Amino acid sequence: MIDPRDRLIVALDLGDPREAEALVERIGDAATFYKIGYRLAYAGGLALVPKLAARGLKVFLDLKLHDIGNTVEEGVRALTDLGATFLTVHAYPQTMRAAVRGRGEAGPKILAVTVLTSYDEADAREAGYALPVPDLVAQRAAQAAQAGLDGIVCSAAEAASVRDIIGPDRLIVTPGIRPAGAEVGDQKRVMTPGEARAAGIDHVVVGRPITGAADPRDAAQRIVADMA
Ligand SMILES: O=C(O)c1cc(=O)[nH]c(=O)n1[C@@H]1O[C@H](COP(=O)(O)O)[C@@H](O)[C@H]1O
Repeated sequence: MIDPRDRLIVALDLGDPREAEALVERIGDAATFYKIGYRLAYAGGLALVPKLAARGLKVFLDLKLHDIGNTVEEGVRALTDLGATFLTVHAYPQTMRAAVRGRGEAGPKILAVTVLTSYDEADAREAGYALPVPDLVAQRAAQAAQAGLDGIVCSAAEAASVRDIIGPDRLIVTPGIRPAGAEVGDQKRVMTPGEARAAGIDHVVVGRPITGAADPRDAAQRIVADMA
């Protein structure tokens, strides 16, 4: 059985590694899994990956790589020894196949970002996609499974249909999570932690509802409790 705390990934979307470390201290044993995205990574946060890993915490390195195959493959290879548990790439077939080659045997699990949770139908159309968002997510999930990826990032609204596509062993990780009544901000495909859990997700990613809370530890505990 997975420890319910492991289902929560706290997004350390902060501009300074010292601030991020202080937040990890404040949250204490209420969370075990942290995400470093590019705001923090570009500010020196890559060095936090081995540091947090050495403390027994899991790290999701969210760099959302997407480039020509060779660049993605070598980029992923350069990250394999950092100690991250997850690494993201965008769900383009060429990119995903390159990431799997770069990861080799020992690298992090590679997750494919399907359609960003800040996108609704109008945003997808504006970006040139003719497919409805759930169909685009489904297509990309199938391609990710075929490319040998370890998991999918999508909204919890798509989790049940993605599960049917990727089977029980690959992971479903869902941002766009808001506790009931919380400010949604720029997220558009949103669910509560409890709804996401009921839809069959493996992990939720939560940033501002925790990083912006007066008591981040309490906010994390409430989210975990909602998924129990
Ligand atoms: O890959 C991600 O983590 C991601 C994918 C996605 O579709 N939507 C999404 O919000 N994210 C990330 O998840 C986090 C969500 O943060 P909050 O909206 O503050 O909870 C941010 O760090 C985003 O970069």
